[in-house]
Amino acid sequence: MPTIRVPEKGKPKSAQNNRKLTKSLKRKRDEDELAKLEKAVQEFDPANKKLFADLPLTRQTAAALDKSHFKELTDIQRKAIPLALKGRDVLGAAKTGSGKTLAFLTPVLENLYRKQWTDMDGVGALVISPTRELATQIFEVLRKIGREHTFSAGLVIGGKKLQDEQAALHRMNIVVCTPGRLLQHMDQTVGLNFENLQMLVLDEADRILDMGFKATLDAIISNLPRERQTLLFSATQTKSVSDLARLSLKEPEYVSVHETATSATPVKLEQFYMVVPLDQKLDTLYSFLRNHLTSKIMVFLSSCKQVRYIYETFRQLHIGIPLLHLHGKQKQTARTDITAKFLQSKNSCLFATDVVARGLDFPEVDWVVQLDAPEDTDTYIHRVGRTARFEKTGRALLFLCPSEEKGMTARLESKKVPIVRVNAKAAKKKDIKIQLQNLCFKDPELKYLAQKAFISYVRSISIQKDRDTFSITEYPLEEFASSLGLVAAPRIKGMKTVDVEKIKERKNLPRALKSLETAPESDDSGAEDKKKVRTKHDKMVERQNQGVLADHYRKLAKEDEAEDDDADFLQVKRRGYSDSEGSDDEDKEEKKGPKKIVLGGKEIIVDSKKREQLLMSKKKLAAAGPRGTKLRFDDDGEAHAMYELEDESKFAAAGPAAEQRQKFVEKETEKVKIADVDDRDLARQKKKEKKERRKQLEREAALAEASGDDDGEDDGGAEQGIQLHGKFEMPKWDNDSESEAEVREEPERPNKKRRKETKVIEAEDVPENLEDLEALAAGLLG
Ligand SMILES: Nc1ncnc2c1ncn2[C@@H]1O[C@H](COP(=O)(O)OP(=O)(O)OP(=O)(O)O)[C@@H](O)[C@H]1O
Repeated sequence: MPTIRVPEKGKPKSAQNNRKLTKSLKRKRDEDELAKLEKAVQEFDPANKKLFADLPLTRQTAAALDKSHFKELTDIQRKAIPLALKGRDVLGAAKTGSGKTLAFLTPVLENLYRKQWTDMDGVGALVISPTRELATQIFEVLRKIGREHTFSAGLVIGGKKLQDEQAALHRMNIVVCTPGRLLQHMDQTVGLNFENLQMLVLDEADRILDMGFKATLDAIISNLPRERQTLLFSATQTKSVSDLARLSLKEPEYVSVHETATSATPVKLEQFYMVVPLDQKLDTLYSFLRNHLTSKIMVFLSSCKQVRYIYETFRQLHIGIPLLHLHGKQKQTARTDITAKFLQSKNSCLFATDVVARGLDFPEVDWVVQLDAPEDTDTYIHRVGRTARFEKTGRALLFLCPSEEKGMTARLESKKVPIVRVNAKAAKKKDIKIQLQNLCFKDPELKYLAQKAFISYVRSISIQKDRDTFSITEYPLEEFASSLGLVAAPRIKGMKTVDVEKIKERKNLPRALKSLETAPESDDSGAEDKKKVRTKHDKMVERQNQGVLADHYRKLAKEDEAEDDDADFLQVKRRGYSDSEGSDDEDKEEKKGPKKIVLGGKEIIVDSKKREQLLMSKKKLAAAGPRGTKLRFDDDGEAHAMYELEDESKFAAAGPAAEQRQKFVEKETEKVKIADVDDRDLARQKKKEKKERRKQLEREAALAEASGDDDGEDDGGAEQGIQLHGKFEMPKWDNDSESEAEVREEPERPNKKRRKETKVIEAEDVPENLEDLEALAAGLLG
């Protein structure tokens, strides 16, 4: 049967034919262009090519690069882009600030375009970065140079609702992400698959490949096709064969443009170090900032707690330069906000952890100060790389404690880092110890923060890999505590040798997946596991099917994680299980070993009083005992099994089975009807009682209010009590009314739970009378 073609509405047949012809001509022209471009790429010879315009690029990419004022190629771009365009796997290494981002983003756009990638093809390229800030920055560059293309690209970094990203992910062609969030989507986003993936890019590859991200990255890789192009970039590139084997690279090209250079850091970067005793570091930093009020400065510290403490205290000392702080425990909105502020600022000081050590391209940073020594030379190189970017000048200052000097300088020298020693001018140094002690005295929260900062610092030293350079016994800890404004060093117990890599690995693993990581893999490990005390919470987070892991449980895991931060291997001595703080009892308890309870034949270690109570509860005991059988008693008090079969002869005598069934159904229906009426009556009665009870309560409350009688014992009262306590307490000791208001505005102020904790610690210390005050003042002066 011949097919009848209906002409398009309102258009003559000839016009349609013309359109079709134009379309097919256009398609033909596009195909020809693509073929020509492909040929140019394959035959491209990078020798003597200096400009982006010399590269075989699509009109779209070339135009966007031009509009963004990228004309000349940097060394790494000149060498890496042509290879990546040809589809080769590339290991790119070049100094910080030398333009590696464009070296991998340009081929991503080009290769997908040449493969005629469309929305229907799904995710074609994945760009993974170790931090959210860096991922955001990469995404911004992608938007700039990809603006003429029609690809859809997305930023997947967490910090907002998973559901918001889930819907969009299915439509994305290029995904820029952090490892944890990506894995979370792989685990929880239904229907998301990467089977079409063409390109995988790891920026700061050595960081993503190190132990910290190992489990996460391995899980990600197992979800990706083996047939793909892989690009790895970093200023401190890995050459480890085992790392590369994990990524199944195919004959990778190692492009290292600065390998033969005399220094591993940018040429225009001036690097200094200063030997400063630990207890004088804050004085020296304060003096340094006072002398550089018009500069843009980044100060690196080894932990979030230190960042917070220095930021809070220095803010109250009114140095005269805008202060900012950034660390991984802030909310994402705060992190984004602070990053944007520092990007735009002309002169300010950003206190930060290593969350901003890599990749971030803050313009015009004058100084990078490392108040705490970096964990290794690679971290040093990345930190100082935040200044002197892309042929600009910059300066870096490293603070070293006397015991760190020899080891650290030797390591830097061996890595080709040119650094010279300088001394602080004595006349310009200012002692701020008394001021800090005053601040801590006035503000219990600040004192608490100082204690945490102290512990975190000691912890950071104790986990350093290079034990010769960082030996904890070499640090004057009492003096350090005093320099933080503390009357005495917080007592630390349980310091033990720790596996640094294990800690890093755990720290970086997405919370929800930590349980998977620790779940027993073999019978042996299972046996080992049995020895541990496993709480209900442990079991919840250890569920294999993470897709059904409720948010609530994940939050619990997260809280534990946050708490464990210090407790992993260091602890402030606090009230022991025996309720006798630091007393002999506690020591005895430790010597005796932990308490054990036998339940259901199993020996369970009890680590807290609460847990003991829980375990001893009737329910637990019943659950642990042998399981009984459920019985049913008849009218004569005879016990029967729940389900008993009737004697067969009796059953046959009672009539045909169908009739019996019918009778049974009718009888049971009647029973249900009666029960239903009874139930309704009961429900009505209960509702009435409830209503009356509520009315009675309302009447009582009204009466109480009228007579001003409020004992404040309702649920809200307890919480309010803490707030009120804070309100009354703070102004009493606070001469500077502004400071409290400022403190309260901070996004990551201690939460209610923390405030409670703070008050508990501080309650003993708050002077109650003149004598107390004098004693405290004498202590401070002493
Ligand atoms: N060809 C170019 N022409 C001009 N500027 C460029 C060029 N390539 C990169 N830049 C600029 O150089 C700066 C550093 O680039 P980029 O952030 O890519 O460096 P990087 O090598 O990735 O540094 P890091 O190792 O710290 O991550 C950016 O501001 C970028 O805009």
